[in-house]
Amino acid sequence: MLELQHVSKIYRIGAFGRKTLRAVDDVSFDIADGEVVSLIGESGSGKTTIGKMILRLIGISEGKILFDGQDISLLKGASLKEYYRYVQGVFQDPFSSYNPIFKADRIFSLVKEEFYPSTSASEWKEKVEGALRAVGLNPPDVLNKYPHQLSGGQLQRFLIARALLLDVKFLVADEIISMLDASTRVDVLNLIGDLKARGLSVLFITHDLALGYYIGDKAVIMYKGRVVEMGSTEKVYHDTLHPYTKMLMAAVPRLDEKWEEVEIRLKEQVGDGTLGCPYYGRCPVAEDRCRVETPPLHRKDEDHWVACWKYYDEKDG
Ligand SMILES: Nc1ncnc2c1ncn2[C@@H]1O[C@H](COP(=O)(O)OP(=O)(O)OP(=O)(O)O)[C@@H](O)[C@H]1O
Repeated sequence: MLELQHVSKIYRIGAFGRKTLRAVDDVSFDIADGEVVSLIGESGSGKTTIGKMILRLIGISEGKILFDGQDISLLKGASLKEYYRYVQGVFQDPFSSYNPIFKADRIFSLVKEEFYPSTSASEWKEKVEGALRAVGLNPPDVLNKYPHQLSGGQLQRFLIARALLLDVKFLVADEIISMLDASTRVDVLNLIGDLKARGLSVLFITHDLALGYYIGDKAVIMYKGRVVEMGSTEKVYHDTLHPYTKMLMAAVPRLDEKWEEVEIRLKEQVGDGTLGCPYYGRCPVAEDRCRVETPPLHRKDEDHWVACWKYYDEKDG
């Protein structure tokens, strides 16, 4: 359904834009129909930038993103509008997607105006109510309210309901549950599971390894703009190869460990890592080669890829 081919995003930074930053660097992966892919990495690893490129909110510097085989950067006018019917995003802060002076359900009337102008008011009302029920909301409780009268979880579900009205096939869900409280988080997470059961594909962006496991069929682990490990969730989590993924696994809070102990371990590993392997400065098993040569992402097993010299065999090519 959606495929990233050697995608990079290069920003000009610093005074007069003289320096460049490869926020996303040569990233390739694909998401099949009805598949949930968790895109995992710490802050600044390039996850949101990938989501924004898929949603055409920012341009792609290098490489291509294909949706059903079509290069999305070539879409214009009617074909771009058609793309947005199928590909939608939901973001971390649900409040920022609403204009506080309008009622929250205005997001549905905008969809009607734009995509379904000829649908009758009564038929549209039924569609909206159906979509709200599909995301676990009771229409009379939530319609005709201003954003501040609804909770973060309800607003988040509104956005997902809006996506359902658009016949969405692919959803970019960027940290959608990090601002929700624990019980609402589980509900919204399970909702993603329901969407998958309806055949939707989801790119689930998170910095939380446990959430990525809970929801994902596949996991893509990013570090400083590059994919360091990816594959089926089972392989990445149970047969972890990359030292960065291993460190993330070890850093998942455990009930028998105090936060201070974890923090010390993380700080000791912080380094530069601008040359060669992006993880060189923090890697406990780095070799000389890692300092100067960037390891390619190579296939280690069915459904399992890693970018680490430690696992590289010349025959992997
Ligand atoms: N418009 C921009 N101009 C320059 N640099 C940018 C811009 N947008 C993002 N960046 C940089 O690109 C890198 C990747 O940012 P991105 O937001 O994609 O990371 P992230 O993994 O989503 O992090 P977070 O979880 O904190 O949102 C960061 O170093 C960020 O500072």
